[in-house]
Amino acid sequence: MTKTFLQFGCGNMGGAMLKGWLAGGLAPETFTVVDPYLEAAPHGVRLLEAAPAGEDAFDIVLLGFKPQQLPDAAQAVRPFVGPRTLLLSILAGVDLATLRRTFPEARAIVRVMPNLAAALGKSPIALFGDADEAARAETDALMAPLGQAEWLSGEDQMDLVTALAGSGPAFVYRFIDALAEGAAALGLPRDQADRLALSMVEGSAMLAAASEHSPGELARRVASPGGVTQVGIDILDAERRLARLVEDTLRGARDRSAEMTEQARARQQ
Ligand SMILES: NC(=O)C1=CN([C@@H]2O[C@H](COP(=O)(O)OP(=O)(O)OC[C@H]3O[C@@H](n4cnc5c(N)ncnc54)[C@H](O)[C@@H]3O)[C@@H](O)[C@H]2O)C=CC1
Ligand SMILES: O=C(O)[C@@H]1CCC=N1
Repeated sequence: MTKTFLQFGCGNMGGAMLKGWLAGGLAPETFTVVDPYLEAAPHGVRLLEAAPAGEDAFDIVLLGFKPQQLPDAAQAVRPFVGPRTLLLSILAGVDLATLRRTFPEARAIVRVMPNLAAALGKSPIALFGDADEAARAETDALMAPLGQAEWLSGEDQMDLVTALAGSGPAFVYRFIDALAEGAAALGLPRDQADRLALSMVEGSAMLAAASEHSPGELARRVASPGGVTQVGIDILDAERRLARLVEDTLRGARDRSAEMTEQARARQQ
């Protein structure tokens, strides 16, 4: 039987997931999107400004708005979450206990932490929830068109995974930008530096994904002893500069996620 799918909030992240699902062959007619500010939805998807009146619970409900919008949105979402509903939440920094308190009727609740590459089926997807085996299998099947899903062994890992998998693309984009900016500062035309930096990162990531070797080993293979690359690597590694910068970046983002979790808990009391 075809599952009915109700998505509250279809901005950057929710939109990327919807795109991934449709590209993966899910039928657009099974999706209803509720988003008061979205002007158009993909062809065949039902778009509503407000929750549909007089309709019953859906099979799958996705929370795709901002975490701070949960208290206001909860009332509109609740009628569609019943004992047959698998509730998926992409809200960063809203924990399972808060979601369960807000939606006690749900059959299962799963926190999903994807990134924007879900639109291309290339997102890492961290999962954590109170799903039984059947709901886990259903979630796995739903995530398959979006990328590589992994269940976390504890919810305490979700803040860090939000920083790594969810925020990660922003950090990589900043690195690409910094490569181009550096090359431009050293003499390349900026537009050419942008193109070269981006295609270099795209090819490197694809190669690493296809390789049997770790990224660390691949770096070693690029660097000829006494050659060009090693000088650059030594600068990145001096006093663990790159490692410390990245660790600090992840720690800061992780801690903000933990802080948001506390705030969301307090709001839902
Ligand atoms: N942007 C990203 O890369 C990622 C975002 N997330 C999470 O995804 C969620 C959405 O983030 P973005 O897509 O970046 O934000 P966004 O601002 O692009 O999208 C939010 C959407 O929710 C809609 N909305 C607002 N109030 C609503 C309501 N009451 N009912 C239904 N829809 C409503 C807005 O019109 C908007 O289209 C957040 O909870 C965020 O933590 C998670 C992983 C990555
Ligand atoms: O910045 C944020 O809060 C969300 C969570 C991960 C990516 N965007």
